[in-house]
Parts: sequence; C-alpha cells; structure tokens
Amino acid sequence: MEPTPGESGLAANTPVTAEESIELVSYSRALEDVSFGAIADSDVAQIQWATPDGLETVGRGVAVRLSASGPARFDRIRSQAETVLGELDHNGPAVARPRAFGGFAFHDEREPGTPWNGFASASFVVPHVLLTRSPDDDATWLTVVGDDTDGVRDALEEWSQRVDDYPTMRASGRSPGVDSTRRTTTPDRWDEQVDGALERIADGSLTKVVLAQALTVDLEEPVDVSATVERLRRRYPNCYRFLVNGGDGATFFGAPPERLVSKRNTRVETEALAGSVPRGETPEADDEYADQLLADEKLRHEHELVVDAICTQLESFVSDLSVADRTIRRLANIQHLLTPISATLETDHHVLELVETLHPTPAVGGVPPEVAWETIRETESFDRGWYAGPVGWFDAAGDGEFAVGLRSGVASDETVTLFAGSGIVADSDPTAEWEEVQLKFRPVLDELR
Ligand SMILES: C=C(O[C@@H]1C=C(C(=O)O)C=C[C@H]1O)C(=O)O
Repeated sequence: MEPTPGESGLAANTPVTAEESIELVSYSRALEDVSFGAIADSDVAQIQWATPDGLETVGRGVAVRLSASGPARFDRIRSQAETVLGELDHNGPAVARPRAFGGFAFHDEREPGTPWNGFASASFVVPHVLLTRSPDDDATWLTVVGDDTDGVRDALEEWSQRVDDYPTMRASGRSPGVDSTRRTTTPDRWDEQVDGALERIADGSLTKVVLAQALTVDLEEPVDVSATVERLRRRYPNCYRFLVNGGDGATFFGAPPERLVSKRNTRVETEALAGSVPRGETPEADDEYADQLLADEKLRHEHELVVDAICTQLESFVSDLSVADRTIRRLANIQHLLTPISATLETDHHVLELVETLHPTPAVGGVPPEVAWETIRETESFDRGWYAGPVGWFDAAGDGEFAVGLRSGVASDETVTLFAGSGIVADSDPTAEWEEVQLKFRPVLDELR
C-alpha cells in the first residue's frame, strides 16, 4: 500500500521533533468494522498495541517522534511530551485521542547496534493515522494527527475512504519457517553463569537476579511481523500484543503476560508476575504444577521479592496500596504466580514517573537492584535492547499503560532474535532454569516455525 501524500511528508521526510514548538491537531471519525492488520504496512513506521482487556490500536506514519537516552531518559521524554502534546487540539471522543506509543531499553546507557538498529534508549511516536477499538464502546475510530488543520481534515477524508475498501478480516498469513537457530549461550556457559550468580547470592551481596539468553532465528523467508502479532492473539489472548518499528528496518514485537503499570487519573494498577512452572499434559498434571507453584518455598520467595519491591517503590506516590491474594496466571505454555497490586495516587503524576520508579522490577532485574544490574551487565554477552523494558503508551494527560517487553523478539527481514530469562535465587538449579528459558522462547518461536 502506498503511503498517502500527507503521510509520507510526515513519516519519511519531516516528522516533527519535540524541540520544535508545534500545535498538534487531531480529528476522529467512527468507522464500520475493519481489519486492523490491513492498514499495517512494513514500508511505513508502524505501531500495534492490544491489551488483555480489549483495547486495540494500530498506527502508521509519524506525526511526532520523541527520543532520549541516558539516565534522565524518562524525564526527557516527559518534558518533550509536554511541549508537543500540551497544546493538542483533539476533535473526537476520548477513546480515539492521540497517544504516544513506544518504550525504553532495559538499560539506560548502551551502544545501539545489531539487532537493535534504530532503537534509541527511549523512543515514542504519535502516529499520523491511528485506528482504535475499545471494549468501552462498539465503534472503531479512525484518527488523523498533524500540525495543519486542513491537511489533517483532508487526510481523514481520504483515509476514511481507503479504509472503507479494506476487508473486515485479513488472512493472518503463514509462518515464515525456521531455517536455523543460533544461541548466545551454550548449556555449559549457562551453568557457569548461574553458578556465578549463585556465588554472589551465597556471599550475601545479591538476593535475586534475572539472567537472560538470546536466540537468533534465521528464517526461510522474510517475516510479516504484523501478521505474526495477529496470530499470537489466538494462543495468547490473555497477554498484551505489541509491535514497534525502530525506524532502521528492525521491529520489536511480542506477547508479554506482564503489566508494568497502568494509570488512569489517580488510579494505578500493577502486578507482580514471577515464579513459573510448565503447563501439564493432562488437567491433573496441570493442577499438580499449579499446586507446586503455590506451595514451593523457593518460588514463593522469588515472587515475594517482586511484591515487596513494587510496594516499596510505590509507597511514596500513593495512599491506599492494595495487594490482592496471590493467584496463578495460566498461559498456553506456562503458568506464573501473580499478585495484582492497585493503588490511588496522592497527587496526580505522569505514568512515566511510575514507569521510571518501577522499572526494572525484580521480575526482570533483581535484588538489590544495583548489584543485579551489574551482574546482568557482567554476565550476559548480548545487548538486551528493549527486551524486558517498558513498552506501551501515554497520552496528553499523562495517563497510560505499559507492559514488560517479554516473550518478544526483534525482527529484520529474514532474522528474528528472541530473548527470554529466568529468576535466579538461592537454590536455583541451572538445568531447571535453562528449561524455563526455553519455554519462554516458545510463544514467538512457535509462530515462526
Ligand atoms: C524474564 C522473563 O519472565 C519473567 C520472569 C519470570 C520468572 O522468573 O518466573 C516470570 C515471569 C516474568 O516476570 C521472560 O519471559 O523472559
């Protein structure tokens, strides 16, 4: 599909950057049902975002791009957002409002390189064209965003007509097929890495660290990432699904089960998700695993560290912190211990402040955080890039929702690099942790085969 004139003007040549002071305007229109996949186009910057509770968005083109690096990256994105979204004039319902989609690398400081070409330490786009479907109303909304009212209204007209011609269902495409795979970490190396972490745990300097592996998959043909994300919905309906273009031919995508945080007005929802067992072959075996998940001391310890860290981090922001009963999140291939946590903000804060304070929780980092970060940097032989970083959206009011970028991979052309990790605590067994990591590669890997 060809980019529209307005779109290529903004997307390819001159996306507005946050240094410029601009007045963004947006117009929305309700549409008949339409296939979201149909507007995705690998030649144009695109984002996709879907939540377990039913919000679905897809965007293409770039009205505004925000990016930052270094330890102040959260603040920098927030102040850029204030400049460009502060003056936003939105003509449409709240559900269809422009949102900035993107995320953060796991580490503050890093050298961008393959496979993370184009992925800054923090980067967001407000898409030029956005489709939104929400469980709160039945409509599908088309929104166009830009800095020139006449251009935006013309583009809305043109896109309404184009989208009218799209199918309501798109074939979800077929898997590209796997030609070969390469690991960053051999089983022997993994044993050494886990033993190294266990030594630090034994000497008292570390309590928990999450170590990860990467798996590079060479495909038989180029991957259609958007269709792959669409297919992930079938097996992982209770997970987030996302896709973010880095801008240099690389696309980060996945189906994470874990919410980092969502914030709407003063209401905050987060969760601890850590501690894993496989799914059983039979309902009985499945329940046995689940019972083990709830009863096993080591898994509970691993999980409680996450609950405690989240509560401590949120305490200074919120009044009534509420920690629900521990339960289980069952996915198609794995089950996790889950503790939902909610709270009310004492005064309003931007969702990015909450993201900054929570990232990384010990579900993907460790305890104490600084020693865990150092252990990860010293141990892992690859760049995590955006794996295990916050991915999601925020709006002009500072509301938003972020998942943790897990069960994910970064694709470019005929290669996808997958990432997965597991929490190491005292008593961790390297072989069991290895198996757990392989299980966490499966959601994306199975869609490529
Ligand atoms: C680190 C990952 O998953 C995280 C670690 C878990 C664990 O150690 O049990 C469980 C869920 C996630 O919080 C991953 O998927 O790569």
